[in-house]
Amino acid sequence: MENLAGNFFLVGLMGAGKTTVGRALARRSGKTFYDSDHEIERRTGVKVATIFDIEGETRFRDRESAVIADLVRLNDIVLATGGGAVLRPQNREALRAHGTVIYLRANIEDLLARTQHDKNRPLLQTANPRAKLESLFAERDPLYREIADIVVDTTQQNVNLLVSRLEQQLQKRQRRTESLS
Ligand SMILES: Nc1ncnc2c1ncn2[C@@H]1O[C@H](COP(=O)(O)OP(=O)(O)O)[C@@H](O)[C@H]1O
Ligand SMILES: O=C(O)C1=C[C@@H](OP(=O)(O)O)[C@@H](O)[C@H](O)C1
Ligand SMILES: [Mg+2]
Repeated sequence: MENLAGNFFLVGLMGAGKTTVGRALARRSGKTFYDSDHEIERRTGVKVATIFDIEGETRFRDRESAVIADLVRLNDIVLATGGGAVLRPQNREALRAHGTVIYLRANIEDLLARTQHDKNRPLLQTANPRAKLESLFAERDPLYREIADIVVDTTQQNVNLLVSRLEQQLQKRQRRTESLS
């Protein structure tokens, strides 16, 4: 297996599989895995939902931006970001400048099914999580696309197959870049 060079950053809505696919991609490519939510939880000692409760979303976004600014400076990492990481222009710039950005997509049905039992996503603790996901999609899809080098549809895709295919795609991309330089 040829080595994949550089950093890989996963973006997309809640339930797209950023954490799951990111961890698997890191394992397969021998890179170090980070997740911006886990890093925030490590630094604060509390869960994401607790930060939203006590400090509110804006302060969570401040913490998220600080974590992203630190992590993008590392080498040979896979970073799963939180779904809202693309909201701030400084985060989009940091991600675009320091690695290959992979946008994981899925339809709303799959996103709903994958997030419905998890209480650690405060934005979905609402009477109508489907409507919330739809409005987040409308707001964020252009932002994910703005910085994406690769867009991957994860709807009804088995995680292992998805990661193998993604790895092949990244290798192809790398070969193309190498042949141009
Ligand atoms: N391609 C997939 N097919 C089926 N289930 C998936 C897929 N990707 C992720 N999941 C499941 O969906 C849930 C949310 O995934 P997660 O990686 O936490 O998403 P994100 O970090 O993008 O919010 C997890 O239970 C995970 O096992
Ligand atoms: O979409 C969002 O704004 C959020 C997504 C979550 O991460 P995942 O996308 O990994 O679920 C987490 O950062 C927080 O609950 C806010
Ligand atoms: Mg996640």
